[in-house]
Amino acid sequence: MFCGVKCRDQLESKSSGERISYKMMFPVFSVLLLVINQLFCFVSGAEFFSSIHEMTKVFGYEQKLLLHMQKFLGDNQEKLDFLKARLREFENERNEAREWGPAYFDSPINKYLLNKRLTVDWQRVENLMDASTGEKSLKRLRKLRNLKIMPNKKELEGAIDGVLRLQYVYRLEAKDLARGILDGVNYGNQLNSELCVDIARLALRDQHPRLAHSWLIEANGRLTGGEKEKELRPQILALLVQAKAELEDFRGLNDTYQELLKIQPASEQHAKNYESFLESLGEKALLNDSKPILEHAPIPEEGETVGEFQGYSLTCSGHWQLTPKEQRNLRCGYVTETHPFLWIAPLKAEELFHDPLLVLYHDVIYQSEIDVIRKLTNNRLSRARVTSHNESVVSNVRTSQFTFIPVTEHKVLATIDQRVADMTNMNMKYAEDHQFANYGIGGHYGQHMDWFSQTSVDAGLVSSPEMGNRIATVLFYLSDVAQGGGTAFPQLRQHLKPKKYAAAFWHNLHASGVGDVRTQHGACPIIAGSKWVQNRWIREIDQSDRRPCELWDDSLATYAQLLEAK
Ligand SMILES: O=C(O)CCC(=O)C(=O)O
Ligand SMILES: [Fe+2]
Repeated sequence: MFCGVKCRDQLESKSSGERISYKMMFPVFSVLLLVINQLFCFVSGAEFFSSIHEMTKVFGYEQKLLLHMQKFLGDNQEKLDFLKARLREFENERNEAREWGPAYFDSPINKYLLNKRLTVDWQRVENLMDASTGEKSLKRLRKLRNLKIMPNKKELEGAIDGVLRLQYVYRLEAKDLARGILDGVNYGNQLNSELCVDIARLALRDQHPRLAHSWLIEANGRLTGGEKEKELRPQILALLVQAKAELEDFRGLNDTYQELLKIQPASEQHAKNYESFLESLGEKALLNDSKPILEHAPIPEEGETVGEFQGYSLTCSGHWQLTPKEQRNLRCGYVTETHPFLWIAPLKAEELFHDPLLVLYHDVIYQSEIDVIRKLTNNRLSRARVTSHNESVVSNVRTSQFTFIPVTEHKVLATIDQRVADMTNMNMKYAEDHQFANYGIGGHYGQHMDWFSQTSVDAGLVSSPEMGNRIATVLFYLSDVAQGGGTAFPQLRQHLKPKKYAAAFWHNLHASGVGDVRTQHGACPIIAGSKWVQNRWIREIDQSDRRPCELWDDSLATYAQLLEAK
């Protein structure tokens, strides 16, 4: 019962009605949720740049920092006001004494006044000047700043890394980013020259000379004169030299060196660099024609070799897509066969790829269930890890927060699994614990395969290896994402925009059980908003009646490959 193209439109027009019918099955549950909602509040761990949830919290803490600072200023102002008043008082008394001349001390009262001033009053002044006013506020402020959740230098670098990733993946321009424009949407925040230099420095460190160059041009254009310009200009020029050298584009570099040497004639380092620059390039060093340096490498031609991260980026940015011809045989429609219950509430399925199978199911999770999940994950998120060199490590390949929750922890999780079984026709008995993840701005998960490689299994990094490999994945979208944050399958030329209540389903393995490299995928960086997903990873064991396995290695596409493998 598949219905041809324009899937999303057709399925969408029916979605709200169907969601109501599903919800009607759980009225008591919904009321319960409302109560639970009011009993809990969200709190969780550190690493704020990897989750918007954390950012909202530290933003709230900054308000408290402001209050402590205000109190500190108020206390110190009070102290200064008091001291100023004493100063005026003492000056007046002394002026009066001066007018009288030595006769002033004929009066015992005046003698007493001077003595009192020099003993009691000045002691008070001295004590007050000595007292560290506002200590309490300072202590509180320090305590807040030292909280584990507060961002540190590493986090700051993480945030810059996120900006650079957005720029690279979505081919954004530094001049727009610096004006707060993200993929055409203006968020109205300007970056000053100093911040642009910081970003450029990190871009250079992470081997993105094109991006670094664009930030340096921006930094230069944002100089505003004065001391700051004197400090920044030589930094910009020195970094420009570095960026151009890495790009092996030496045009105009002679002028840059000359200017640098003019501003900082005492720098031996600049002089030495210039000398070796002239020596190594000879005549070419004087080339000056200025063709602009491109901020992004040109889009590769069809058939050109492309790196894996580049392929992922091109899919995220929509440059890699299926052609209309390739899409022709993809269908969408209502699935009622896998369970009698589906006659009442059919599943809305959209085929995205046939081999390997990739399907998007619409409206397969409900707001009430998402509410429960948000409560369950509360306080449990921690920075996601990846496997690298046979170790599980925190990495900027995966900047999100996640947690695993066993199905036994809440009946909603079991209900979701029943639905997954209906969707996939798979045995959910051997699925892993439910994984929930939240990505913040710039958060992403670079290209990877969900199936385990033999090296991960051998290194003992796979939980319950006796349950076999991850035969299939179901990825629920628990939120929409304002901008970015899709799931990209570079080899299938598919980009799934997160759609709340939908779930993607794909087979990770060939029928023979060999991992399918074509299922490589990744979470594209978030430009704006926050993304929540839930992973159901289904294992191979006990699925043979659901997805019969092949005895020959069907990962080998051709007969020749098959022979070679023997
Ligand atoms: O968040 C996504 O879009 C993909 C997540 C993913 O691939 C994973 O968690 O393995
Ligand atoms: Fe994945």
